[in-house]
Parts: sequence; structure tokens; C-alpha cells
Amino acid sequence: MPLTAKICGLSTPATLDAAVSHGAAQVGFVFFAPSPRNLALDRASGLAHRVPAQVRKVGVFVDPDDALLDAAIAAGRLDAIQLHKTAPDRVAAIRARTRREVWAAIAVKTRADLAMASRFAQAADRILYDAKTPDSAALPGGMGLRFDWTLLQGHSHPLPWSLSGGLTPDNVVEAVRVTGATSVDVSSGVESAPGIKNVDKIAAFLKALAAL
Ligand SMILES: O=C(O)c1ccccc1NCC(=O)[C@H](O)[C@H](O)COP(=O)(O)O
Repeated sequence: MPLTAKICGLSTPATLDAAVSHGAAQVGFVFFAPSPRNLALDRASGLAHRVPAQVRKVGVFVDPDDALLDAAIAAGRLDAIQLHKTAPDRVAAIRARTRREVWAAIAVKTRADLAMASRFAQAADRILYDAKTPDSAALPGGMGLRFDWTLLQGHSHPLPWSLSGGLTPDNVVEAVRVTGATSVDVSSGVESAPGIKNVDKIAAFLKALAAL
């Protein structure tokens, strides 16, 4: 199966274009006000128009209400919705209402956290295993934290899944080898500062995967 990658938290034309030209399968737009990657709707609209049809546009949300979802889906022309800190029944309701592909983020620190994935089996289309951030953290993702990848070895996945959390151009090949992931997601590992994507790091990340 081919490896696919999502570059998350894009906010400029140049970095979006770098992700697309180097082969990202998905690009992520963050709609969460406290994030340094938060996109205003007009910016999302401008970026969405640059994305070719074969690249999927994923909106990233933290337990959003319907008004935000509707506005972001329209502005960002979203193909898929990634939900953090959102209960399974709400995930299912968003999927039914929006008729979009839905990714449920699972925050992982210990093996016990992986059990959460099965609760989304009927509610979502994909699981995103991400590193659990501290309770005091402002963000539930995009903090460059990684979890113990060996936890995924032997785990029975209820849905198609992606690996994220602390991936970088230097460690993504090892992460794929350890976990068997066929889909990966990165944000801060391809940045030069929080919220500032770096075209060279985006290229290096996607080239590392292409060499596998
Ligand atoms: O990236 C954010 O700012 C963000 C804010 C709120 C919820 C989720 C967020 N990011 C989710 C992602 O998909 C990230 O790519 C994922 O957490 C991995 O991030 P990183 O460890 O920085 O690569």
C-alpha cells in the first residue's frame, strides 16, 4: 500500500504549494482560535482554491459547534473533518450531518489510551493516533510531542488510521518502520517556529517518505 502524508496547519500559499508539489495527499487547515495555525475563513477560502482536486482538504477542529463547521466547510471547501476532544456520539452526528469523511483523533500516552479507538468504530472513517498533550496545554495537538510508537505494534485497529505526534523529516522513516503506518500527519516538525511552516522541511519530510 502506498504511503500517504498530511501536512497540517498550513496557512500561506507558498507552504501550501510546497506540500502539494512534493506529494502530500492531504493538507490540513486548523480552525481553532487558540492555535498559532488558526485560519480565518477568508484565508482558508484563498488557500482552498489553490489545492488541486487530487489533494484532500482536511479541516481540524476541537469539539466544534455546527456554525463553525458549516462556515469552515464552505470557506475551506473541506473534503474531510478531523475532530479532537469530541465524543463518539457527536463525531457520528457531525459525520451524518456534514456527509464528510471524519477523522477521530485519539490522544495516546499509554496502551490503555488505544482502547478509545474502538469507541469510534461506527462513528468515524479514520483514526488519527496523536500524542496526548498535558492537561494544562493550550492545544490538544500540534505540539511536537510523540508517544511510544511500539504501543501500536499488535494493536487491532478498528478503522483505517494515521500516525501523528512529533514526526519530523529525521524520524518519520523510523516511525513508519516501527508502527507499520501507511498514513502519517505532521505539523510542528515541518515548522521553523510555532505556526510558521518551512518549505524546505516540508520537502524533506515528503522526500523521506517517497524514498521508502
Ligand atoms: O496544530 C494545531 O495547532 C492543532 C490545534 C488544535 C487541534 C489540533 C491541532 N493539530 C492537529 C494535527 O493534526 C497535528 O498535525 C498533530 O497533532 C501532530 O502535530 P505535531 O506533533 O506538531 O506534528
